[in-house]
Amino acid sequence: MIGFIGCGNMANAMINGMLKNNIKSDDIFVYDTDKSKLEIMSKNGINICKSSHDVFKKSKYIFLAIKPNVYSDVLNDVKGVIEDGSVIISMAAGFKIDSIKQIIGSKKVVRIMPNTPALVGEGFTAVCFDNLIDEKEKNTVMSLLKSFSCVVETKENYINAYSAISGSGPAFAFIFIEAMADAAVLLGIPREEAYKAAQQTLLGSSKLAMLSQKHPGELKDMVCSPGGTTIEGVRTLEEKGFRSAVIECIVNTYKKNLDINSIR
Ligand SMILES: NC(=O)C1=CN([C@@H]2O[C@H](COP(=O)(O)OP(=O)(O)OC[C@H]3O[C@@H](n4cnc5c(N)ncnc54)[C@H](O)[C@@H]3O)[C@@H](O)[C@H]2O)C=CC1
Ligand SMILES: O=C(O)[C@@H]1CCC=N1
Repeated sequence: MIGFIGCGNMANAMINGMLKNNIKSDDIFVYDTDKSKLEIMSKNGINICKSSHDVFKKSKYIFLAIKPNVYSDVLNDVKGVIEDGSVIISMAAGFKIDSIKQIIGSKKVVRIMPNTPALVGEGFTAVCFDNLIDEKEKNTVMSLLKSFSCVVETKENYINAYSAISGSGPAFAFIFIEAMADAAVLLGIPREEAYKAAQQTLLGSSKLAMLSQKHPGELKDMVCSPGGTTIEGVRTLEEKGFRSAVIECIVNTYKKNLDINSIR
């Protein structure tokens, strides 16, 4: 049985993926303090629980899909009902497995860093397992995560970097899409057409990079004719510090994860 504490963006994304991959709504138990979120879940046939305690009692795999600022309160509240066999799956930015265990004791904890494209089955999730998790539990968690994302098992040390790159990354990609569309509108293209062009261009470029397995620089060179138009745009991006802006953005996002770690 699978449980969710919190039914917001990430829980919705994950549950949608699971339902599309043959996990039965009857096997999912959820709780949220916001009743309107529970009503939406109920309409999809998901079991609604009266409390977090109820979710823990009914499920083996429990996703903590709540914001980091309520993690400590929720963990303190449920620590008495967590069984030794329960597997707690945490996704909060900047919250270490050790910090969780300091509250709930020696229980099985998995740390994941998912992202919102999971909503359309195209998520990316970095995962690390603590050493109390056995092989069968690990396989079950991996297959749950694979129902909504591409999954990479990693060291916990890297989770903060993944948080910056793939966790926060969609926000940065959406700004790029918005900026490209704004430019298109400035050039007279209707707004709807502008978004379509920008979105498909990013989607197609990602797919080409993945499927061709060519270096991104080589793919960029394939678009730039000598003395042509694209190389003029590339020159402008370099002049405006585009690469450096992206690198600084990811590094500062990573540093913020470390800051949040240090205050917990
Ligand atoms: N949104 C994103 O792109 C990503 C989010 N995360 C992490 O996922 C977690 C969830 O984020 P979102 O789904 O975006 O948040 P959200 O705000 O959409 O959902 C959180 C839900 O928790 C509920 N809630 C608040 N207090 C509660 C309590 N005491 N008991 C039960 N439910 C409670 C809220 O009503 C809300 O429905 C966070 O820890 C975040 O850091 C990780 C990677 C990406
Ligand atoms: O900003 C946040 O708290 C989360 C972590 C990764 C993406 N969003």
